[in-house]
Amino acid sequence: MSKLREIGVKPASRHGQNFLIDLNLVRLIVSSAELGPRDVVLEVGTGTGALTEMMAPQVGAVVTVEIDKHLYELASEELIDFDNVTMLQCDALKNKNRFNPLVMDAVGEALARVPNSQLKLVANLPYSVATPIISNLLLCEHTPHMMVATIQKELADRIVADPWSKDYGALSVWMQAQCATELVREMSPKVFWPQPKVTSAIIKCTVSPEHRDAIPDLRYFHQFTKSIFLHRRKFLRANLVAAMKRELTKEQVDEIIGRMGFADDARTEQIDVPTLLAFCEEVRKVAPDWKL
Ligand SMILES: C[S@@+](CC[C@H](N)C(=O)[O-])C[C@H]1O[C@@H](n2cnc3c(N)ncnc32)[C@H](O)[C@@H]1O
Repeated sequence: MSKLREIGVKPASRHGQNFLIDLNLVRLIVSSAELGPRDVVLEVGTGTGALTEMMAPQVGAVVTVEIDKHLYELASEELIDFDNVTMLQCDALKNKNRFNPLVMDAVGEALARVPNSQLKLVANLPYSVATPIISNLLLCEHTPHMMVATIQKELADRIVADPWSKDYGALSVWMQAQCATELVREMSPKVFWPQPKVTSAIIKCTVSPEHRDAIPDLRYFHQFTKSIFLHRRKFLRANLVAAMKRELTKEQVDEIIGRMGFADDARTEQIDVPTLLAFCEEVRKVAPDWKL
Protein backbone atom coordinates (compact mmCIF):
# COMPACT_ATOMS: atom_id res chain seq x y z
CA MET A 1 0.00 0.00 0.00
CA SER A 2 3.01 2.26 0.42
CA LYS A 3 3.14 2.42 -3.38
CA LEU A 4 -0.36 3.91 -3.40
CA ARG A 5 0.72 6.57 -0.93
CA GLU A 6 3.92 7.20 -2.95
CA ILE A 7 2.05 7.94 -6.17
CA GLY A 8 -0.60 9.90 -4.30
CA VAL A 9 -3.59 7.63 -4.93
CA LYS A 10 -6.19 8.41 -2.28
CA PRO A 11 -8.58 5.47 -1.75
CA ALA A 12 -12.11 6.36 -2.89
CA SER A 13 -14.71 5.26 -0.38
CA ARG A 14 -17.46 5.43 -3.01
CA HIS A 15 -15.72 2.57 -4.83
CA GLY A 16 -15.21 0.55 -1.64
CA GLN A 17 -11.44 0.87 -1.86
CA ASN A 18 -10.44 -0.94 1.32
CA PHE A 19 -7.35 -2.95 0.55
CA LEU A 20 -6.60 -6.18 2.36
CA ILE A 21 -3.19 -5.69 4.00
CA ASP A 22 -2.96 -8.94 5.95
CA LEU A 23 -1.15 -11.29 3.56
CA ASN A 24 -2.20 -14.37 5.55
CA LEU A 25 -5.81 -13.50 4.80
CA VAL A 26 -5.06 -12.99 1.10
CA ARG A 27 -3.52 -16.48 1.21
CA LEU A 28 -6.60 -17.82 2.99
CA ILE A 29 -8.85 -16.47 0.21
CA VAL A 30 -6.63 -18.17 -2.38
CA SER A 31 -6.41 -21.51 -0.54
CA SER A 32 -10.17 -21.53 0.13
CA ALA A 33 -10.75 -21.25 -3.62
CA GLU A 34 -8.82 -24.54 -4.20
CA LEU A 35 -7.32 -23.16 -7.41
CA GLY A 36 -5.94 -25.26 -10.24
CA PRO A 37 -5.04 -25.09 -13.96
CA ARG A 38 -8.65 -25.68 -15.08
CA ASP A 39 -9.82 -22.58 -13.30
CA VAL A 40 -10.82 -19.34 -14.95
CA VAL A 41 -11.00 -16.78 -12.16
CA LEU A 42 -13.20 -13.70 -12.33
CA GLU A 43 -11.95 -11.04 -9.94
CA VAL A 44 -14.08 -7.92 -9.46
CA GLY A 45 -11.92 -5.11 -8.06
CA THR A 46 -8.30 -5.57 -9.15
CA GLY A 47 -7.13 -2.84 -6.77
CA THR A 48 -3.34 -2.92 -6.77
CA GLY A 49 -3.32 -6.47 -8.14
CA ALA A 50 -2.09 -8.15 -4.95
CA LEU A 51 -4.69 -10.94 -5.01
CA THR A 52 -4.47 -11.25 -8.81
CA GLU A 53 -0.72 -11.74 -8.62
CA MET A 54 -1.09 -14.56 -6.12
CA MET A 55 -3.75 -16.37 -8.15
CA ALA A 56 -2.38 -16.03 -11.70
CA PRO A 57 0.43 -18.64 -11.44
CA GLN A 58 -1.99 -21.26 -10.13
CA VAL A 59 -4.83 -21.00 -12.66
CA GLY A 60 -5.60 -21.25 -16.37
CA ALA A 61 -6.71 -17.63 -16.66
CA VAL A 62 -7.78 -14.59 -14.64
CA VAL A 63 -10.22 -11.93 -15.82
CA THR A 64 -9.88 -8.99 -13.47
CA VAL A 65 -12.05 -5.86 -13.56
CA GLU A 66 -11.27 -2.47 -12.05
CA ILE A 67 -13.47 0.62 -12.27
CA ASP A 68 -10.77 3.10 -11.19
CA LYS A 69 -8.47 4.27 -14.01
CA HIS A 70 -5.51 5.05 -11.73
CA LEU A 71 -5.65 1.69 -10.00
CA TYR A 72 -6.07 -0.06 -13.34
CA GLU A 73 -2.89 1.62 -14.63
CA LEU A 74 -0.99 0.80 -11.45
CA ALA A 75 -2.07 -2.85 -11.51
CA SER A 76 -1.29 -3.12 -15.24
CA GLU A 77 2.38 -2.50 -14.40
CA GLU A 78 2.33 -5.03 -11.57
CA LEU A 79 0.70 -7.72 -13.69
CA ILE A 80 2.57 -7.13 -16.95
CA ASP A 81 4.43 -10.47 -16.79
CA PHE A 82 1.29 -12.63 -16.57
CA ASP A 83 0.06 -13.55 -20.03
CA ASN A 84 -2.95 -15.41 -18.61
CA VAL A 85 -4.40 -12.26 -16.99
CA THR A 86 -6.99 -10.19 -18.85
CA MET A 87 -7.48 -6.76 -17.31
CA LEU A 88 -10.58 -4.68 -17.91
CA GLN A 89 -11.10 -1.09 -16.88
CA CYS A 90 -14.87 -0.72 -16.46
CA ASP A 91 -17.76 -1.11 -14.09
CA ALA A 92 -18.30 -4.86 -13.61
CA LEU A 93 -22.04 -4.28 -13.63
CA LYS A 94 -24.23 -2.83 -16.37
CA ASN A 95 -26.91 -2.20 -13.76
CA LYS A 96 -27.86 -3.79 -10.47
CA ASN A 97 -29.50 -6.72 -12.24
CA ARG A 98 -26.87 -7.41 -14.90
CA PHE A 99 -23.16 -7.90 -15.40
CA ASN A 100 -21.40 -5.69 -17.91
CA PRO A 101 -21.45 -7.66 -21.22
CA LEU A 102 -17.75 -6.79 -21.73
CA VAL A 103 -16.95 -8.75 -18.59
CA MET A 104 -19.04 -11.74 -19.61
CA ASP A 105 -17.45 -11.71 -23.09
CA ALA A 106 -13.96 -11.76 -21.59
CA VAL A 107 -14.97 -14.59 -19.24
CA GLY A 108 -16.45 -16.52 -22.18
CA GLU A 109 -13.23 -16.13 -24.18
CA ALA A 110 -11.10 -17.27 -21.25
CA LEU A 111 -13.34 -20.28 -20.63
CA ALA A 112 -13.02 -21.23 -24.31
CA ARG A 113 -9.19 -20.95 -24.17
CA VAL A 114 -8.57 -23.03 -21.05
CA PRO A 115 -9.00 -26.79 -21.52
CA ASN A 116 -11.80 -28.37 -19.48
CA SER A 117 -12.33 -25.01 -17.83
CA GLN A 118 -14.51 -24.00 -14.89
CA LEU A 119 -15.33 -20.52 -13.62
CA LYS A 120 -14.64 -19.25 -10.10
CA LEU A 121 -15.32 -15.83 -8.66
CA VAL A 122 -12.49 -14.97 -6.28
CA ALA A 123 -12.39 -11.40 -5.02
CA ASN A 124 -12.12 -8.89 -2.26
CA LEU A 125 -15.38 -7.32 -3.38
CA PRO A 126 -16.33 -3.64 -3.26
CA TYR A 127 -19.09 -3.73 -0.66
CA SER A 128 -21.52 -1.46 -2.50
CA VAL A 129 -21.90 -4.05 -5.28
CA ALA A 130 -21.23 -7.30 -3.40
CA THR A 131 -24.87 -8.47 -3.41
CA PRO A 132 -25.56 -7.89 -7.14
CA ILE A 133 -22.20 -9.43 -8.09
CA ILE A 134 -22.76 -12.60 -6.09
CA SER A 135 -26.44 -13.08 -6.80
CA ASN A 136 -26.36 -12.08 -10.49
CA LEU A 137 -23.45 -14.36 -11.32
CA LEU A 138 -25.82 -17.26 -10.60
CA LEU A 139 -28.07 -15.96 -13.39
CA CYS A 140 -25.37 -15.46 -16.02
CA GLU A 141 -24.71 -17.57 -19.08
CA HIS A 142 -21.41 -18.68 -17.51
CA THR A 143 -22.28 -20.52 -14.32
CA PRO A 144 -19.63 -20.35 -11.62
CA HIS A 145 -18.34 -23.51 -10.02
CA MET A 146 -17.43 -21.66 -6.82
CA MET A 147 -17.41 -18.15 -5.33
CA VAL A 148 -14.93 -17.11 -2.63
CA ALA A 149 -15.18 -13.48 -1.64
CA THR A 150 -14.56 -10.96 1.07
CA ILE A 151 -17.83 -9.18 1.81
CA GLN A 152 -19.41 -7.36 4.73
CA LYS A 153 -20.11 -9.78 7.62
CA GLU A 154 -23.75 -8.70 7.72
CA LEU A 155 -24.15 -9.92 4.13
CA ALA A 156 -22.28 -13.17 4.84
CA ASP A 157 -24.65 -13.80 7.77
CA ARG A 158 -27.61 -13.39 5.43
CA ILE A 159 -26.15 -15.81 2.88
CA VAL A 160 -25.64 -18.65 5.41
CA ALA A 161 -28.73 -17.95 7.59
CA ASP A 162 -31.14 -20.70 8.68
CA PRO A 163 -34.95 -20.42 8.74
CA TRP A 164 -36.41 -18.71 11.83
CA SER A 165 -33.33 -16.49 12.21
CA LYS A 166 -33.44 -12.71 11.74
CA ASP A 167 -31.00 -12.90 8.80
CA TYR A 168 -32.94 -15.50 6.81
CA GLY A 169 -34.38 -13.99 3.65
CA ALA A 170 -34.48 -13.94 -0.12
CA LEU A 171 -30.69 -13.97 -0.47
CA SER A 172 -30.29 -16.98 1.89
CA VAL A 173 -32.84 -18.96 -0.10
CA TRP A 174 -31.50 -17.93 -3.52
CA MET A 175 -27.94 -18.91 -2.57
CA GLN A 176 -28.63 -22.03 -0.52
CA ALA A 177 -30.97 -23.46 -3.18
CA GLN A 178 -27.94 -23.69 -5.50
CA CYS A 179 -24.82 -23.71 -3.34
CA ALA A 180 -23.22 -25.13 -0.24
CA THR A 181 -22.51 -21.92 1.70
CA GLU A 182 -19.81 -21.44 4.30
CA LEU A 183 -18.56 -18.50 6.31
CA VAL A 184 -14.80 -19.15 6.22
CA ARG A 185 -13.48 -16.34 8.46
CA GLU A 186 -14.65 -13.19 10.16
CA MET A 187 -12.30 -10.23 9.59
CA SER A 188 -11.75 -7.20 11.76
CA PRO A 189 -11.66 -3.75 10.08
CA LYS A 190 -7.99 -3.62 11.16
CA VAL A 191 -6.87 -6.00 8.38
CA PHE A 192 -7.79 -3.39 5.73
CA TRP A 193 -6.34 -0.05 4.69
CA PRO A 194 -8.13 2.25 5.07
CA GLN A 195 -10.29 0.55 7.71
CA PRO A 196 -13.94 0.04 6.70
CA LYS A 197 -16.68 0.92 9.21
CA VAL A 198 -17.98 -2.65 9.36
CA THR A 199 -16.71 -6.15 10.14
CA SER A 200 -16.05 -8.31 7.08
CA ALA A 201 -16.00 -12.01 6.30
CA ILE A 202 -14.73 -14.46 3.72
CA ILE A 203 -17.60 -16.41 2.24
CA LYS A 204 -17.34 -19.59 0.18
CA CYS A 205 -20.23 -20.78 -1.99
CA THR A 206 -19.78 -24.05 -3.89
CA VAL A 207 -22.36 -24.40 -6.61
CA SER A 208 -24.15 -27.74 -6.84
CA PRO A 209 -25.07 -28.59 -10.45
CA GLU A 210 -27.65 -31.12 -9.17
CA HIS A 211 -29.39 -28.49 -7.06
CA ARG A 212 -29.36 -25.98 -9.91
CA ASP A 213 -30.73 -28.54 -12.36
CA ALA A 214 -33.57 -29.21 -9.94
CA ILE A 215 -34.79 -25.60 -10.36
CA PRO A 216 -36.75 -25.60 -13.64
CA ASP A 217 -36.83 -21.81 -14.10
CA LEU A 218 -34.05 -19.93 -12.30
CA ARG A 219 -35.30 -16.44 -13.17
CA TYR A 220 -38.77 -17.28 -11.96
CA PHE A 221 -37.38 -18.65 -8.70
CA HIS A 222 -35.20 -15.55 -8.29
CA GLN A 223 -38.13 -13.15 -8.57
CA PHE A 224 -40.30 -15.46 -6.44
CA THR A 225 -37.80 -15.41 -3.55
CA LYS A 226 -37.48 -11.63 -3.75
CA SER A 227 -41.23 -10.99 -3.71
CA ILE A 228 -42.17 -13.55 -1.11
CA PHE A 229 -39.74 -12.01 1.41
CA LEU A 230 -40.62 -8.40 0.61
CA HIS A 231 -42.61 -7.87 3.82
CA ARG A 232 -40.95 -10.01 6.44
CA ARG A 233 -43.48 -9.34 9.19
CA LYS A 234 -46.49 -10.26 7.04
CA PHE A 235 -48.00 -13.72 6.80
CA LEU A 236 -46.95 -15.90 3.88
CA ARG A 237 -50.44 -15.74 2.38
CA ALA A 238 -50.47 -11.93 2.38
CA ASN A 239 -47.06 -11.86 0.72
CA LEU A 240 -48.19 -14.22 -2.02
CA VAL A 241 -51.41 -12.24 -2.58
CA ALA A 242 -49.38 -9.02 -2.89
CA ALA A 243 -46.74 -10.53 -5.20
CA MET A 244 -49.30 -12.17 -7.48
CA LYS A 245 -52.03 -9.54 -7.39
CA ARG A 246 -52.30 -9.38 -11.18
CA GLU A 247 -51.81 -13.11 -11.69
CA LEU A 248 -53.75 -15.05 -9.05
CA THR A 249 -57.11 -14.62 -7.36
CA LYS A 250 -57.27 -14.93 -3.55
CA GLU A 251 -59.06 -18.29 -4.08
CA GLN A 252 -56.16 -19.56 -6.20
CA VAL A 253 -53.70 -18.39 -3.53
CA ASP A 254 -55.70 -20.22 -0.83
CA GLU A 255 -55.76 -23.35 -2.95
CA ILE A 256 -51.96 -23.31 -3.34
CA ILE A 257 -51.43 -22.58 0.38
CA GLY A 258 -53.79 -25.48 1.18
CA ARG A 259 -52.00 -27.86 -1.18
CA MET A 260 -48.68 -26.95 0.45
CA GLY A 261 -50.18 -27.60 3.90
CA PHE A 262 -49.13 -24.18 5.28
CA ALA A 263 -50.90 -22.92 8.39
CA ASP A 264 -52.93 -19.69 8.06
CA ASP A 265 -50.44 -17.85 10.24
CA ALA A 266 -47.30 -19.23 8.55
CA ARG A 267 -44.60 -16.63 7.88
CA THR A 268 -42.13 -16.84 5.00
CA GLU A 269 -39.14 -16.70 7.34
CA GLN A 270 -40.17 -20.08 8.87
CA ILE A 271 -40.14 -22.01 5.60
CA ASP A 272 -37.01 -23.96 4.66
CA VAL A 273 -35.35 -23.88 1.23
CA PRO A 274 -36.67 -27.20 -0.21
CA THR A 275 -40.22 -26.27 0.81
CA LEU A 276 -39.90 -22.82 -0.80
CA LEU A 277 -38.66 -24.47 -3.99
CA ALA A 278 -41.69 -26.77 -4.03
CA PHE A 279 -43.95 -23.79 -3.23
CA CYS A 280 -42.49 -21.81 -6.14
CA GLU A 281 -43.23 -24.71 -8.48
CA GLU A 282 -46.85 -24.89 -7.31
CA VAL A 283 -47.18 -21.17 -8.06
CA ARG A 284 -45.43 -21.50 -11.42
CA LYS A 285 -47.83 -24.23 -12.52
CA VAL A 286 -50.75 -21.84 -12.03
CA ALA A 287 -49.01 -18.58 -13.11
CA PRO A 288 -46.24 -19.58 -15.55
CA ASP A 289 -46.05 -16.16 -17.23
CA TRP A 290 -45.65 -14.05 -14.08
CA LYS A 291 -43.14 -11.22 -14.44
CA LEU A 292 -42.38 -8.62 -11.81
C1 LIG B 1 -12.13 -3.87 -1.61
S1 LIG B 1 -11.14 -3.26 -2.96
C2 LIG B 1 -10.21 -4.72 -3.34
C3 LIG B 1 -8.93 -4.48 -4.05
C4 LIG B 1 -7.95 -5.66 -4.12
N1 LIG B 1 -8.50 -6.78 -4.84
C5 LIG B 1 -7.49 -6.09 -2.72
O1 LIG B 1 -7.76 -7.22 -2.35
O2 LIG B 1 -6.87 -5.34 -2.02
C6 LIG B 1 -12.37 -3.19 -4.21
C7 LIG B 1 -11.90 -2.70 -5.57
O3 LIG B 1 -13.01 -2.75 -6.47
C8 LIG B 1 -13.01 -1.60 -7.30
N2 LIG B 1 -14.42 -1.39 -7.72
C9 LIG B 1 -15.40 -0.76 -7.04
N3 LIG B 1 -16.58 -0.83 -7.69
C10 LIG B 1 -16.33 -1.54 -8.82
C11 LIG B 1 -17.14 -1.96 -9.90
N4 LIG B 1 -18.43 -1.66 -9.94
N5 LIG B 1 -16.56 -2.66 -10.92
C12 LIG B 1 -15.23 -2.96 -10.88
N6 LIG B 1 -14.42 -2.60 -9.87
C13 LIG B 1 -14.94 -1.91 -8.85
C14 LIG B 1 -12.45 -0.50 -6.42
O4 LIG B 1 -11.93 0.58 -7.16
C15 LIG B 1 -11.40 -1.27 -5.61
O5 LIG B 1 -10.15 -1.24 -6.23
